[in-house]
Amino acid sequence: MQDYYWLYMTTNCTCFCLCLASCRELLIFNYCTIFSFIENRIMNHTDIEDKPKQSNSSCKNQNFIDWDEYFMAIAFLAAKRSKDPCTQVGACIINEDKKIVGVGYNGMPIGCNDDEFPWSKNQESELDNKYLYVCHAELNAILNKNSSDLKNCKLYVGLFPCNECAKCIIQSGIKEVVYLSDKHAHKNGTIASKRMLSAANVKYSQLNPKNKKIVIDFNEIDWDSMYQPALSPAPKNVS
Ligand SMILES: Nc1ccn([C@H]2C[C@H](O)[C@@H](COP(=O)(O)O)O2)c(=O)n1
Repeated sequence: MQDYYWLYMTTNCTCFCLCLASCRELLIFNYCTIFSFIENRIMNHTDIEDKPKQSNSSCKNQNFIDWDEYFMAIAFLAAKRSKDPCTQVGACIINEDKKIVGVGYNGMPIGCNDDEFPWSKNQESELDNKYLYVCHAELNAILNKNSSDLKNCKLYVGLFPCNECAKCIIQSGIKEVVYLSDKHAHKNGTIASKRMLSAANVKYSQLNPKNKKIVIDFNEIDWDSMYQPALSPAPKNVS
């Protein structure tokens, strides 16, 4: 009789524990689902809003960058070409169809060897000062344009344009400037620049990108498949 009692008790306890465990798992599962749903909503907030109502959105890559981030990233990539040891700036100009029409970075003018011209800024000799020689990223992007003009174009740049660049921006017909850093906001050059841009109705705004970091990873490519010899065309059946 006692044996039956113990068997009965142990079976009951085991069942109870199993029930508790599966309830807990269910709860954990539900929490995970809810959290990943919320995370998804936050991460893809704008994409969700941008999505056409009837698209088969489950097939679409949700991890794409938006236009502003894309053009600013191109400006940043261009900056990587700069030889300035202190500050590398890039600029990217797009037209009204979101086509890139000019890219540039700060550097020495053509023909002025960047191994010979000075990159320092605090030399005793005033002539050995980079500021006298360097072309700013915005100026280079404007001069590198591949379209007949820059009317109504938009310029993306890492640092707010100086007063000299503001003049070029205005004269070129660019109508909007998107910048990332305004670290020289307190300087007269920047104050004058803003004064001129506003007077000339050139809009300017600071970009606050969703993605603080965009990584370009050449390893994303399948290198093995790169080196496979191209298949030669199948021979035609000649009768
Ligand atoms: N909007 C700007 C601002 C600056 N630059 C260039 C000019 C110099 O090469 C460098 C600034 O040097 P730093 O004073 O930081 O030693 O950045 C530009 O291209 N565009």
